[in-house]
Amino acid sequence: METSSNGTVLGNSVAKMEGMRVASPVDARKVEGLSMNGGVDGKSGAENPIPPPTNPLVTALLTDMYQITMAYAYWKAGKQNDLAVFDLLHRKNPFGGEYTVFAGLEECIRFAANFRFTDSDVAYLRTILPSRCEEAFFDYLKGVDCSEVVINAIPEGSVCFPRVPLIRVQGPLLIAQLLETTFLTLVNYASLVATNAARHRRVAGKNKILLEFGLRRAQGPDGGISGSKYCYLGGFNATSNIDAGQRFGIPVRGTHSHAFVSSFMSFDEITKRSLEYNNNSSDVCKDFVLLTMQYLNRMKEVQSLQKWFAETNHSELAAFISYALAFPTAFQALVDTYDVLKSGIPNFCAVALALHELGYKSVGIRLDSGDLSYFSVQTRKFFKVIEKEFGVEGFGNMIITASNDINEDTLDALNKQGHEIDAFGIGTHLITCYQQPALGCVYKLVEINGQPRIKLSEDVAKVTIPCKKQCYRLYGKGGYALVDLMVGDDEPVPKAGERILCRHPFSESKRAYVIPQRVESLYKCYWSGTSGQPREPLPPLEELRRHCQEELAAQRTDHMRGLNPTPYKVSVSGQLYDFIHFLWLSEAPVGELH
Ligand SMILES: Nc1ncnc2c1ncn2[C@@H]1O[C@H](COP(=O)(O)OP(=O)(O)OP(=O)(O)O)[C@@H](O)[C@H]1O
Ligand SMILES: O=P(O)(O)OC[C@H]1O[C@H](OP(=O)(O)OP(=O)(O)O)[C@H](O)[C@@H]1O
Ligand SMILES: O=C(O)c1cccnc1
Ligand SMILES: [Mg+2]
Repeated sequence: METSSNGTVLGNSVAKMEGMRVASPVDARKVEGLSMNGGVDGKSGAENPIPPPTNPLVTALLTDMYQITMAYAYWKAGKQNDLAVFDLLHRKNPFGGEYTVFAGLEECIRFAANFRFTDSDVAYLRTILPSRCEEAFFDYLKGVDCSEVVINAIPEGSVCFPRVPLIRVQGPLLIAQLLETTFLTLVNYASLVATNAARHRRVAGKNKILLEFGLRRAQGPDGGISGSKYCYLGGFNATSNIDAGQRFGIPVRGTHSHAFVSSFMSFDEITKRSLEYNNNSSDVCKDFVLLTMQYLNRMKEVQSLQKWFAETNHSELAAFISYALAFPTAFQALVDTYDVLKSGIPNFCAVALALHELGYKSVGIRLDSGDLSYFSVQTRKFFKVIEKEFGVEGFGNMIITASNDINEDTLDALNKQGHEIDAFGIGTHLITCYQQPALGCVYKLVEINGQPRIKLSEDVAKVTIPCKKQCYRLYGKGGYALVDLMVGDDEPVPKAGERILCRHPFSESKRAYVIPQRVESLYKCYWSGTSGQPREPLPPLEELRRHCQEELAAQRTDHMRGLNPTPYKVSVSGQLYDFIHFLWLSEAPVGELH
């Protein structure tokens, strides 16, 4: 795996991230013997086994009780081997948007590939089912696996739309049913948080550095680790979460906290004050504290800086000097502990100027409170004055990072006001998906033994689309996707240049002829059991991220905008439309009025 410490950064941000405090990601495979970041070879067969899910809690027992009772009842009825087709789909896009980033597929395939009940699992299941359940069922359970299951799916990281199944599971009824809860838990949060990350990226703009700071606020360790993974997939540049860095090869970044600043009270605490020059010589600055104080005094004499500050907080300066002595090549300071403009910024600049004299380039500052627009603009002005007055090229362009309860709306407001922020550290709102806590993916039976099945509902949005289906994305003249089309598995593949009737699945009057310039088949086979069918490789996280960026960039902007986005069209073929409504009528009882 090739991930340099700054290798995934976008555009102009690359150089800027270079100096930030970095922990190099390592090859996750070396760390664990498992490919935690994907990239599992796609060949079927035992020579390349797919590793188990990242989270060891994801086992066959991570399911709902009713899956096991249904399994017993299917077995009693002799239906365990009926050939079932299930669709995993979402009915509504999250966050009031009109798109969803699909994530979590690799973990589902890892789960399916390793699916089995251990003897102790089966022993436990025996204790929770009624004692009259037959022993032969438990023996049967010990042998179940996904060797006869076939899983087709839209590639992970794709932009998807409601009703189009993200995953299609085909296999023996009992086993395909048993996958439901685990698949849903693996896809729902992954897709939700990846979409959230993509939305934050869209508002922030493609050249900003987005840092995921969510671990402390995440819903538990799995929320933290999987959140970091899928935020990276959705377009963040780095995480503060070291475990995620090691596991998935995500760049790791960090600054320091207020505690570090407030732990210092005076210069007396700095006992080792010398710092070597960064010029391949043996020159040493004997008293870096003194050098910094000299710069602070020189700054006070600059006319154009006098309106900004007078006396700064010396305990803060002591903290900054100590941090610079520890990390002279990557000095970055949190400047809002006492007073951003009267203390934090001038103190930072004095240290950065002293470092510059010794040949070190500082990174920048972090703001964590107050009006982030105002402070960032003032900070940039201050940096530019220093650049001019002290003749330090590049000083004006140092990185300004902002954090503090940032969300999509804050980013939007900052854009409208104007700001000078280069990097955003985002925690709570991102990782907890504060605006919408769950994505409602469902797992529905659509065919059994070749017979299409339907689930009716008073709420039309909840009526399922029956049949084993194929799904296509039809592209128009502008190169943009026009519509997603579901057709029965036995229908011909739609072709570019042909006129295709696309119908809304439930609204009779909504239909259109589409002559696509290009037709993309959405499904690929990711698991074929022991059928010998070839299967797609599970790409590394870096590739999923790239795919996601490409997909997002290829969408029409009106589907992507934050306010009142245009819904994307999802349709069915004329033949499937007729069949849905035929089945609907044949399954819905006719009422009687008295
Ligand atoms: N210019 C701005 N426009 C819109 N929102 C902003 C702007 N600057 C900051 N914010 C947001 O306003 C909120 C400020 O929150 P709050 O008033 O609780 O924090 P604070 O008092 O600045 O800092 P602290 O965390 O120390 O309490 C944060 O969510 C922040 O992201
Ligand atoms: O604001 P978020 O988007 O969640 O980003 C992460 C926050 O975590 C840190 O603060 P910490 O939790 O230590 O305390 P604070 O919020 O009181 O500063 C950091 O300084 C950010 O403010
Ligand atoms: O590195 C940081 O600045 C950081 C990390 C986690 C949470 N808040 C800030
Ligand atoms: Mg805060």
